Amino acid sequence: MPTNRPNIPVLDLALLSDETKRPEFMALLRHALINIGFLYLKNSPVPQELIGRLVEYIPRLFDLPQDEKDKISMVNSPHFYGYSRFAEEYTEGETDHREHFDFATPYETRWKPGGPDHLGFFGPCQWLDEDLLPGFRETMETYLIGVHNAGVQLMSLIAEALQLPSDAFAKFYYSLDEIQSRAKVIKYPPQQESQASVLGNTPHFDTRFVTFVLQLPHPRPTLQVQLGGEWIDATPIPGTFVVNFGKSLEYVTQGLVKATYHRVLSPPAGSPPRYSVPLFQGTRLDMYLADEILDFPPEILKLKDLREDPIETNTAKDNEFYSQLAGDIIFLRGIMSHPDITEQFYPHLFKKYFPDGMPKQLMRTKTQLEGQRDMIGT
Ligand SMILES: O=C(O)CCC(=O)C(=O)O
Ligand SMILES: [Fe+2]
Repeated sequence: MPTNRPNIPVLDLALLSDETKRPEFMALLRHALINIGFLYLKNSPVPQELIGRLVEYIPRLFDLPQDEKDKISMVNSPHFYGYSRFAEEYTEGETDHREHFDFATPYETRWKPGGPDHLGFFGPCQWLDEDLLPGFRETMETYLIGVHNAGVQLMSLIAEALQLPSDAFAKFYYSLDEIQSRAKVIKYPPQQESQASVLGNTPHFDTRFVTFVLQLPHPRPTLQVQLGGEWIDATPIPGTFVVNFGKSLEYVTQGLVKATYHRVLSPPAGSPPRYSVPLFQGTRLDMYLADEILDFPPEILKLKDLREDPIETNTAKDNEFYSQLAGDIIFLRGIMSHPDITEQFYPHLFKKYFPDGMPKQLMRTKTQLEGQRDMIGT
């Protein structure tokens, strides 16, 4: 049956090798940016062979003995990197039903006593013993750098699609010596037979500019995107990334680029676990986005008023949040997702953002973490 349901466009970078196809590519990219907020990216510069190697490692990473995974628990890391057991993370005040490792591009922390707290959110990540999964670290680091760079390249295409100079976004980026991109390697276990339907990841907007999600093959779509008042499946398409845009990009583009609300369902009972790797691209921390709002030709800007699915943007709440220093915006999201890590490493911020103490949902986790901390003697 034909439907008018919006769909997530597939952008094929191979089209760009033929100059005559460029306008078609740019028109579709513009539509994805303004009306959808999500796209599939095909033929990205990240080699399929590298992605294949990473995909092979992922189930083995989660199948490691629990005590080996716990050795790199996030509870050890002031930079919020490492392993989180099932249901230890928090999105929009709800517990997520997923287990994950947070890794990032190689980086030395720039935090110094007395310096801005947000610099503490960036630093080296924790890696497993090389013998447990030989080659994994090298593969993951190459992947992280490759996807970050693919994202930077995409930004110049985005600029072109919005009729800006191709370097219009360069001011938000430094080289990877100075900024860090982080990714989560996630396992969403299937839900129990008797359980009411649960969410693997609570509905949310991403905070930064761009997210690149690698979805491993799964028989059921579980990532869903809210469009036209409905939840639309972002069914995995082999050989593509799902790319979506965050609130910071929406903010600096005057609401022209759409950040779209999305969620992940727990895989149905009886199906295999679902794995994914979202990478949240790093941008500069030492700037105020409010001072960097981009200007567009009027005929481009008016396209946002023609969208069928209007967005709430530039609300007082958004404005207040995004008028902070870029580094604080990102760090604050980390704080809200991991109050337990915040309490441990940034007690003054815990007091400020959780004046009523540890959220109830996390009490169980906290007890677990304390046991763990005793075990590893920190
Ligand atoms: O696992 C996914 O497919 C997406 C997860 C996500 O949206 C997020 O972690 O921000
Ligand atoms: Fe997300």
